[in-house]
Amino acid sequence: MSHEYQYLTGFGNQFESEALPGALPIGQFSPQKIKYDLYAEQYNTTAFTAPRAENRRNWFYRIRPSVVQGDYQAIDNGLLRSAPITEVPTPPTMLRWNPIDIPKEQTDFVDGLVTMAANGSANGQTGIGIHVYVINKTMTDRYFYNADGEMLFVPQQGELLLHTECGKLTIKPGEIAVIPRGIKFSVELLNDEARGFICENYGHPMVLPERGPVGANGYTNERDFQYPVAAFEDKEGDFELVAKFNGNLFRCDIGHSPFDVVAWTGNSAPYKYDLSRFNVINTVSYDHPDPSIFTVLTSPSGTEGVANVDFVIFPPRWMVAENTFRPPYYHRNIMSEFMGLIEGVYDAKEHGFVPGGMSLHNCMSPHGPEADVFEKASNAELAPQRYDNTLAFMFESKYVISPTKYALEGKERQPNYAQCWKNIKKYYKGE
Ligand SMILES: O=C(O)Cc1cc(O)ccc1O
Ligand SMILES: [Fe+2]
Repeated sequence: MSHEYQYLTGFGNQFESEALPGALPIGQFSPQKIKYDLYAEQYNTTAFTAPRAENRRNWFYRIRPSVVQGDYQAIDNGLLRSAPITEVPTPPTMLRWNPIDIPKEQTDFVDGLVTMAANGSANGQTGIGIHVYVINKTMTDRYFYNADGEMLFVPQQGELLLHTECGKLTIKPGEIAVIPRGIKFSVELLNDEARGFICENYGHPMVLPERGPVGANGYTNERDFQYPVAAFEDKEGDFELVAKFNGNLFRCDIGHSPFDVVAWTGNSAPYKYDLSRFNVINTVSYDHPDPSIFTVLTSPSGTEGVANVDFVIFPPRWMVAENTFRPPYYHRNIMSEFMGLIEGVYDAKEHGFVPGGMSLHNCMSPHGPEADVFEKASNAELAPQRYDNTLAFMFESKYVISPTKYALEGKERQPNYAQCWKNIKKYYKGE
């Protein structure tokens, strides 16, 4: 089943959209009365006083303001965790996981969140949470928002329809979406089941990385980011609103659908991006450039050039480097690297890193090509080669990434991961 929705385009634009003619006030945000007897509500994802270039906010024109809801009660967090992870010490061990199975029991998006790792502090608005969603049920009569951070969705299997306060957007493997902090949404399955990765960004909202001398075009192009148009429903019933707040889940009753926004304007709306539109720029001479050339989105940390988190992809591309060891180099890094595979094969790991699988190489922990890849790549004929059937990604962060107890002790962990480097031979024979 494929759905075509209408989208607005342009990363970070000041958009406006109305589902009924004249619902959006013109020339002011908060008139005494609004057409169709709507309520105005401001929603801020930066401080009021953030500089203009940084400032993010929407105005919603809705059937009821968000305050019309019940009291919150704590609910079970399931396998959802938040930073700081204190339940187990964080080892420097190189870690790898098989995909998490989609459950047999009916599991919707909220129940199907499994946290693999986190860093920084949800409360302090630094760092990230890294989750997998494994789901086989559409959220019915249930809505969700995350006060702890924006959520970057990286689908690996199954197409999703995200209903949000700003409208609807679909995402499938090969695409991503970002839902800003606090936006209410629900997840509808367009296939029987779905799996994907989520980077919950507690820090500065994602922006597009600079292009430097590359110029005015290339890498991610602003026009390829797609935002929903206003799409409201006027629905009443016994529903539930679930909030992730300060690391825990809470619920409250809500007697109406929160997707009652008839018009909105602003620059803090959900968006999607098709990763195949990424303009890949790489060497046409020699050596393996650093993977920062593949950054799609970055959350700055406040220190120039150092990310709270970078979202990096390893897309299909041509490899033409001459006199070069072409796979990723052997590596130790101050930044911590969490990777996942969406489809195909990753060039550093031809075995064991499978679609839906994940790995973690923390601050200063060594990693790089498995032994077989080294053998092959250091003897390969260096003709131009198309890397097809591959799409991996990395969440790279300045903060040490702490795996959860579930990640360390659960059945998906590959205890023998380090064996992939065991057969690296000594070739040196002295002078
Ligand atoms: O560790 C990894 O596989 C990610 C990575 C890829 C690459 O091409 C260069 C450096 C790097 O850390
Ligand atoms: Fe690396």
